[in-house]
Amino acid sequence: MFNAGAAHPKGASLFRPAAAAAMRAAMTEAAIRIDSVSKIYAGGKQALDDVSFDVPRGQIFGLLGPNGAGKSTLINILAGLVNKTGGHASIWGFDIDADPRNAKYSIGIVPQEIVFDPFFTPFETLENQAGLYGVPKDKRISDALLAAVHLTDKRDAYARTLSGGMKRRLLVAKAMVHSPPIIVLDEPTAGVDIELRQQLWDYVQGLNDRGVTVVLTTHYLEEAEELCDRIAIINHGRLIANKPTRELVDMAREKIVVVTLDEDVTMLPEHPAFDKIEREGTRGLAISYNKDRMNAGEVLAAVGAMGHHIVDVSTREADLEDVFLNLTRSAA
Ligand SMILES: Nc1ncnc2c1ncn2[C@@H]1O[C@H](COP(=O)(O)OP(=O)(O)OP(=O)(O)O)[C@@H](O)[C@H]1O
Repeated sequence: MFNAGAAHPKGASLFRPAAAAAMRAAMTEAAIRIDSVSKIYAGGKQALDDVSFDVPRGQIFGLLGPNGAGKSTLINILAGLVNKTGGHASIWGFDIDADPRNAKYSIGIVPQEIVFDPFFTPFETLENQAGLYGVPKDKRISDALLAAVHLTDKRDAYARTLSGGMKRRLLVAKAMVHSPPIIVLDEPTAGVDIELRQQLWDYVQGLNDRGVTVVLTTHYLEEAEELCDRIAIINHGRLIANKPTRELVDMAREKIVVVTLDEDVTMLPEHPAFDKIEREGTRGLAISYNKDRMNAGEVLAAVGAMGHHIVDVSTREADLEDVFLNLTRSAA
């Protein structure tokens, strides 16, 4: 089993000797630094507008945003596939313009689309990729990577015979052939069934446990909430949030209390302090309130004071989805 945390120093042989001092200096820096990055495409479309944030080392970092927000543009800039039109970016301390080679060796990118030559086997695919990165034959870890993504038994099968899930796992392995300290997964679970998604997340979590910094973009906010230490949100090319996940979720001011009454709800009760009140089934009321203005006890007291008898109570926390919608709507 490869150990990405330990593997990178070994992989340091891939780095030019002149970069050794820079590498030591880099050890204290962010895994990725995005500094006032802008991108205006040839046709005039501004995809990124003065975006700045750091991805701390050792974290799982979520990059979220609605379709067209600019996430892929940012990842493609880091991958060296798109040229930024303003600002600076560095990967593991290496400036992507001044030191593109070392920047590139410090990151593995798993693209959104599955692209393979169907006539290569998984083993050959990994060997070819390692060759592209100039990893010497005796330093290659193709078999260990195949084992890590549970594809050992498909080692010599043609890539075209793999299932969609297997192909995705092979893409993750492919991004790791040069043992980078950072891996970026662009929508890795889009269109992937729930069971496989869970397997992929377990694998990502395992990589991170072994020291790899992970950046992922996803549309599954629930998973971002569960997996990510920190989340940045981009909307219309601008950074609108960048916080530890817990703090971001806590930004949701709205809470919901669901009460069950001892009789059918015939009329929805009104109260000036409630934000919203909705029927749930025949006897239930879902009451939304702002947690800065009142607490659940006061909500229950208000319902009781209106002459209703409560027989059951539950509360619902707002989640990342609520915060995300609030932020992206208000910035629209
Ligand atoms: N090559 C290009 N030329 C012109 N405009 C582009 C190009 N690529 C992307 N854009 C535009 O830039 C904006 C940001 O696109 P980008 O693909 O970065 O968003 P995204 O957040 O990754 O979206 P998605 O989640 O749909 O992949 C969009 O308005 C898109 O249409």
